[in-house]
Amino acid sequence: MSSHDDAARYFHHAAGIMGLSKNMQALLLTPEREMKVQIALERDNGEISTFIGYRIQHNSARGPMKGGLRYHHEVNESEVLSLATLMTWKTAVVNIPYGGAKGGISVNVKDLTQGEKDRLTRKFVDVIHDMVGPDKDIPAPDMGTNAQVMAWFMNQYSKFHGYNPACVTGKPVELHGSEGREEATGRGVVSLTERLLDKCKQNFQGSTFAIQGFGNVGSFAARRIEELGGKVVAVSDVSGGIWNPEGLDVMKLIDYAKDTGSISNFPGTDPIDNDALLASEVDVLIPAALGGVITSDNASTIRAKFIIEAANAPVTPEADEIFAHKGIIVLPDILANAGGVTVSYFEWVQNRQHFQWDVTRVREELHRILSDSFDKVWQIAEEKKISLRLAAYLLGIGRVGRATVLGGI
Ligand SMILES: NC(=O)C1=CN([C@@H]2O[C@H](COP(=O)(O)OP(=O)(O)OC[C@H]3O[C@@H](n4cnc5c(N)ncnc54)[C@H](O)[C@@H]3O)[C@@H](O)[C@H]2O)C=CC1
Ligand SMILES: O=C(O)CCC(=O)C(=O)O
Repeated sequence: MSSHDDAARYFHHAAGIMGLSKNMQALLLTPEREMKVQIALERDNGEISTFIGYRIQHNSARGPMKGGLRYHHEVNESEVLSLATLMTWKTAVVNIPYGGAKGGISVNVKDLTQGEKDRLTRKFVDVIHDMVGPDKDIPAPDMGTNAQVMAWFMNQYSKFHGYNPACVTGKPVELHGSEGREEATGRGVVSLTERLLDKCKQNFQGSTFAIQGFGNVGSFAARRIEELGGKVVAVSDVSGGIWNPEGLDVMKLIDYAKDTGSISNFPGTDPIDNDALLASEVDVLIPAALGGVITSDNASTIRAKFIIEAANAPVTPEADEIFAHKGIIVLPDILANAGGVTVSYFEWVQNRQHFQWDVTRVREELHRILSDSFDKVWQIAEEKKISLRLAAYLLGIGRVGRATVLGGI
């Protein structure tokens, strides 16, 4: 099964419950535009390397399309399409005025110098700039990209269209980025986890957590868990994992990872591999790296009571069914990690109003939107006796469907 088949399976299941006609299902699932472009890059040593870039614009019924830009060697058309589709439902679940898109370049960022990354980003903008922009499609950071990449994106876009910070979000705060965007996805993940645990009568304080991925999302989630009294006992990154049943000192680990480039060999911990991390005996498992890491092959090894999808699509539909039977609760990506795009929306609003919010306002508005969205999804799940994932899809697809019918085609 491809990534896109997986995303489509969740959609069809929800659309079936909603009684959507086959024609409406086809209209909502078919992407509006797919771009696949060649990016030729002159390397620092004078050689030419050729990369493939994608921007897939899935749906604009509710507003300009929105979604991250991923630099990773496994980026491919099916993955980008599935991620673009998820963005459409995600922006609808949190009810922000956007559609969904996603982009990426198939490249191993570790092989690029800073200068090469800058030029690669600009060459990508050169070929897609007419199809994106503040009222069309607004990129943001995802795996392998960050605020610096967004700054290059904005600078290059502005060369064609005039100075326009709202063309991209997740920029550095010094260059029209929003306070609180960098932490937003991880913080949002934890705020939703708190709410879920509360509903399920599980104390957050003292609960144990394992986190796969210690980049933007994983590290900010870990930091917030520690602040709120949870115990992070295992984390991993691409180089492997570490474990300490007494709990990790997250702030020290963040400094260590910054200094050494990885979490490996953090003093006072035992090494574990990524399979062992996923199978840790913890209350809450947070996959915060790649998609498709929990499948029917390893689902039976999972011992956590709750799985929080901080990453996009970490659990395959087959594994999802296994968890439903075992009573393991999954908080789905289109809600769990929506804090990032929500603060991206705040950034876009601030850029358009030329007015900067302080971090307190950002955090309060984020908390309000995520709490309301959680409550709506929870209520649908209770009423219809379905999983939180299906409930979130019902909410998201319903909003996109209504906008489509009202706006016409
Ligand atoms: N950055 C954002 O605001 C948002 C990100 N997400 C999703 O969260 C996930 C992580 O994104 P970021 O933290 O931004 O990426 P990042 O590039 O900052 O960090 C990725 C982390 O995953 C680790 N990793 C990579 N391959 C791995 C593997 N095979 N096993 C274990 N760890 C591995 C890396 O070492 C790194 O620690 C992605 O699925 C992304 O789509 C979702 C919503 C918003
Ligand atoms: O912040 C954004 O606009 C998009 C974030 C993103 O790519 C995601 O939620 O998967």
